[in-house]
Amino acid sequence: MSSPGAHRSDEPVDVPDQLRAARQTIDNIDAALVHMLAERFRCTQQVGHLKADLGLPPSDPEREQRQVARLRTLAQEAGLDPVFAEKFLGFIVEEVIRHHEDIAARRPGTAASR
Ligand SMILES: C=C(O[C@@H]1C=C(C(=O)O)C=C[C@H]1O)C(=O)O
Repeated sequence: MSSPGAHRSDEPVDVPDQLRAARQTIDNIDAALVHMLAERFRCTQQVGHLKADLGLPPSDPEREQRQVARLRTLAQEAGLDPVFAEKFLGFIVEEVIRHHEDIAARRPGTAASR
């Protein structure tokens, strides 16, 4: 009998073991990324409501600059291309800001909510 989960993947049966194992790891990492992103967006939604309550703008470019500097350093230390790390963060933050703009626009009294 195979170990639990050994053939859980949807890979064809003729895939070499080493490739199958690597792809299993990739699938696990992708699942973790999705879960982490979902948690990050759950948190940024809260920030969006908080900022709308406080009358703060959807984006905070100074905060973003600090995040980019920090992530670039972390990426370098981890052996990840810092340019890619910056692009990846920028892609996520752009979506977050869009959510924050939507939240602010739906507040009572704003043109979009009427
Ligand atoms: C989450 C915030 O709102 C925006 C989104 C950010 C992010 O996704 O990390 C960072 C700065 C802001 O432009 C925030 O102000 O903290």
